Amino acid sequence: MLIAGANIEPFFIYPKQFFKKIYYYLCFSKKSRMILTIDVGNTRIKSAVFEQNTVLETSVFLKETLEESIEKIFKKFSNIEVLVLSSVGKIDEKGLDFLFGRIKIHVIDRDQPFPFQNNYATPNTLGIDRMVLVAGAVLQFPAQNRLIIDAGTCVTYDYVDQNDVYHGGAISPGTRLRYEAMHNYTAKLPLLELEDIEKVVGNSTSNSMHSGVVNGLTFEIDGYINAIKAEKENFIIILTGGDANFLAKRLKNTIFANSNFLLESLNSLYQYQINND
Ligand SMILES: Nc1ncnc2c1ncn2[C@@H]1O[C@H](COP(=O)(O)OP(=O)(O)O)[C@@H](O)[C@H]1O
Ligand SMILES: CC(C)(COP(=O)(O)O)[C@@H](O)C(=O)NCCC(=O)O
Ligand SMILES: [K+]
Repeated sequence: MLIAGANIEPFFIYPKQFFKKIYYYLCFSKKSRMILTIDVGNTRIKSAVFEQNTVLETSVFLKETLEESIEKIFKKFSNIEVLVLSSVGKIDEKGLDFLFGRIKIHVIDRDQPFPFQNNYATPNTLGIDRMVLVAGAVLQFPAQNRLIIDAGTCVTYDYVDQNDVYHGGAISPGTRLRYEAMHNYTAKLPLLELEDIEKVVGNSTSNSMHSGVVNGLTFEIDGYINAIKAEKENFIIILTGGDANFLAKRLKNTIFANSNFLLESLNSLYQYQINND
C-alpha cells in the first residue's frame, strides 16, 4: 500500500514501522531539512552540516569546547533536525545531554544495519569510524574494490571488496603519534611539529626526524597500496583524515583525497539506515 508517496507497510501488520516511516516522511520531505554529522576521533572532533548531499559548513574543535561549538552551529543553522554521531573518542551521547529534547540524536553503533558483510574476526572490537568509512565507500563507489586510508591519530587501512565484503586492513601510528613516541621514548629527541620536507637524506636531527616521519609514512602508504594492488584489480583508493591533504601530494599512487569523507559517509550511512530499519 502506498500512502502520500511514502512506502509504508499497513499499520495493522507493522504498527511500529508504520509510525516510524510516517515520522521520517514528515521530517524528511521538507526541502530545508538539515543534518549535522559529528565524528569524534581520538584527537579532534569534526562536524559538517548537510542539506541533502551538499555540505554547507564544516568545523573542527576539541572536546573541551564541544557544547559551545555545537551551540554556535545551531544558532547559524536553525533547520538542523538530526545529529548523527560516531565516536571512537571519549565522548558518547551523554556528552550531548545539553541537546536533550531539542533534536533527534542518531548515534551510530555496530548493531545497526550496515551496507556490507563484515568478515573481521573480531567485529565487536572494530572501530566505529572504520565501519562508517567502509559504509561510505560502499554507498558512494559501488561494485569495485575499495581501500580506505584514514590518516588521523592512527592511520587505518580498510579493504572492502567489489561484492561488499569487508576483510579488515591495518592500523599504524599517525604523524603526531610518531613524533610524540620518538620524543617520549628517547632522552635526546625533541618534540617536533609536522613539517613539509623535500629531503630524503636528513642532514640534522630535526631533518632526520621529519624525513623519518613524513617519508616513512608516505612510503608505508604507497607500499601498502602496491601490496594490495598486486593481489586485486579494479581498485579505488580513498584517502581521508587530518593529514590527508598533506600526504596526498606526496604519494605515487593515484588516490581520491577527501578530508571530509567520514563526515560525508555519516550522512550517507544515516540515509541508508533510515531506509533499512
Ligand atoms: N589543527 C590541528 N590539530 C591537531 N592535529 C592536526 C591539526 N591539523 C592537522 N592535524 C593532523 O591531523 C591528525 C589528526 O587527524 P584527525 O583526522 O583529526 O584525527 P582523529 O580523527 O583521530 O581525531 C594529526 O596527526 C595531525 O598531524
Ligand atoms: C584504530 C582507531 C584507534 C583509529 O582511530 P582514529 O585515528 O580515527 O582516532 C579506531 O578505529 C579504533 O579504536 N579501533 C578499534 C580497533 C579496530 O578497529 O580493530
Ligand atoms: K584513523
